[in-house]
Amino acid sequence: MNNIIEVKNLSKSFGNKMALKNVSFKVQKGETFGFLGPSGSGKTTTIKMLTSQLIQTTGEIKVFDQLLKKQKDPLFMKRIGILTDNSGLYERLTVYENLLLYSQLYDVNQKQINGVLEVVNLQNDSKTQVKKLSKGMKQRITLARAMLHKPDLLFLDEPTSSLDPVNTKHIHDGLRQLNKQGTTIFLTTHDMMEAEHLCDRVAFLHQGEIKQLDTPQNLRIQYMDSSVTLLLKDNQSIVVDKDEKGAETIYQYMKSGEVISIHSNEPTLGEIFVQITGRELA
Ligand SMILES: Nc1ncnc2c1ncn2[C@@H]1O[C@H](COP(=O)(O)OP(=O)(O)OP(=O)(O)O)[C@@H](O)[C@H]1O
Repeated sequence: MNNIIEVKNLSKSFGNKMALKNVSFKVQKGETFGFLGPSGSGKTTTIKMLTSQLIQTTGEIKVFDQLLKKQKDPLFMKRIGILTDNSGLYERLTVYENLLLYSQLYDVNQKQINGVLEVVNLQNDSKTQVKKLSKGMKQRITLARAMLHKPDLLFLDEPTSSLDPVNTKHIHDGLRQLNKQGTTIFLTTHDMMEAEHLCDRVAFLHQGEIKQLDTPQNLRIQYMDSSVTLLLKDNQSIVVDKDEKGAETIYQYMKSGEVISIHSNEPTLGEIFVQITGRELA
């Protein structure tokens, strides 16, 4: 089984509103797959359908090579981890007690708890009641919980949206580590840097439709412009085309020893998204 997820012609309507329009894609075993789009583009709706929380209007979803059942299948639920807004944490219990409950439910050795708390940088807060924590800290506990049973497939809906840069880094490191250990990750985000850091392939979602799907590197090459930028010793930077005339210009500057650096003008994923859809991601 090379594909962990296979989605064919998936659509979802809420009354007259088409939240997702005829979307098809595959997620390969072992990859981190990014589903990128602005607010309202259909990311959460997709995750909910892929995790049996919402039934599609039309189309087919296969996860672990099997058509998704309408009722939640306990065996399926054990193989996946989900992180969404809806945290479902017990506010009166401590951080540790919350994870302990979950570890019992999922038959996980409780020795794993301290490890995941370290990954999300909450090792010093394990005895604190959840109700006393900030939104970002609660988000980190939910992530620790989703990682605890080392799922085969982890769904993350905007996993770092309320986190500062230090904690975002902790989460990114943790996700990379989990991915290396074999967990396939399906991640939604509108943070292009996050996608660049984590994802093997990304799908650009806009108004419920996939507009592009490829590796970040292939997308950058596809949308790269036909010029390079030279930084010169007098701090001047000049842009030249990648043609014969440009080559002559570069040669002359190189010959006179004025060039500090030359770099290709690759667009960021955010710039590519704007090019394709005409709108910003945030
Ligand atoms: N239960 C619902 N009833 C009616 N419309 C809904 C429902 N859930 C989602 N929608 C609509 O479907 C569209 C896609 O919503 P969705 O939550 O999937 O977007 P999103 O990309 O996850 O956005 P965000 O980044 O803000 O979470 C939106 O127009 C939303 O208003």
